[in-house]
Amino acid sequence: MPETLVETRGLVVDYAARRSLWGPANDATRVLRGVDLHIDTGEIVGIVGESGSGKSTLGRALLGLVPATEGEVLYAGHPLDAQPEGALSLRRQMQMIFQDPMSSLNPRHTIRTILTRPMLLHRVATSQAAADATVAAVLDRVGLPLAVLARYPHELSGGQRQRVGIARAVMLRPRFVLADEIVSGQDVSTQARVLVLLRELCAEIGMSLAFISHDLSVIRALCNRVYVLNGGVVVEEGPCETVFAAPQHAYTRALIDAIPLPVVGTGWLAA
Ligand SMILES: Nc1ncnc2c1ncn2[C@@H]1O[C@H](COP(=O)(O)OP(=O)(O)OP(=O)(O)O)[C@@H](O)[C@H]1O
Repeated sequence: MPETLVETRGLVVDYAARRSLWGPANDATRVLRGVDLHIDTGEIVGIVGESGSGKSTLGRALLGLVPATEGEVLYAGHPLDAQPEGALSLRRQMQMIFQDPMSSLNPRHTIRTILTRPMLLHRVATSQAAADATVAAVLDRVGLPLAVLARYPHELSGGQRQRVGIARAVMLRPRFVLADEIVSGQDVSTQARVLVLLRELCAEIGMSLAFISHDLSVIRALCNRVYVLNGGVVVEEGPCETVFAAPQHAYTRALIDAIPLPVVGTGWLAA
């Protein structure tokens, strides 16, 4: 029986409610309207929907970066703000990967400092030498040369920075990672390499991944299960094979019909 790692129950997010003394103005200001979602240990779950459907809000709420107006977010069976192991441990266990993490990589620090500091802070490594050794192994794993360690973020390409971001997330041995639109705008072969890397890392570390994308073909290539979000409501959920073979909701069918071309290498449109 798979163990649920991250879960939302009746999650409502209303940004207006945080600013107004009078609470939610009306239903129209609710960005998420009662979302029930669960992600099991080791599972790769896609969250798909058109622009403005609430995907990023849901992702940020899963990490506790956006407060629930109603409902709750549970991690390992406990509310996010009441974790038995404490907030610092939660920050290590829940990581985020960015499309181009330029804004999240400190421009004044070398890649070596950027990668080793969090390991020392979170005591994943107990000495600089141990942190350096792990960094070398993980850089190799994500396909970056050791030479990047002496460079600053602006001295890398966008693709290299993304791999640094992936390395930074996985070297903390997280249990849950959120990736929000990380392959959008990349060419198909770069996309495929990043998706293969993520899938392998999930299996190696046993981490769960929430993968947000507006692109159903990418979700299909990577994820075990998918949630389809429309107007802040989950209109369809299920294993990818089922949802893609027999979509139940008209909105899902419209998204599938809008897929322009098959993703090379996944073979899913070949039949
Ligand atoms: N911090 C915020 N304050 C107020 N409204 C917000 C905030 N963040 C997002 N919104 C609004 O919430 C709605 C959903 O936005 P969100 O970014 O979650 O959607 P999305 O599906 O991720 O869209 P996209 O694919 O374009 O990134 C939008 O109408 C957006 O304007």
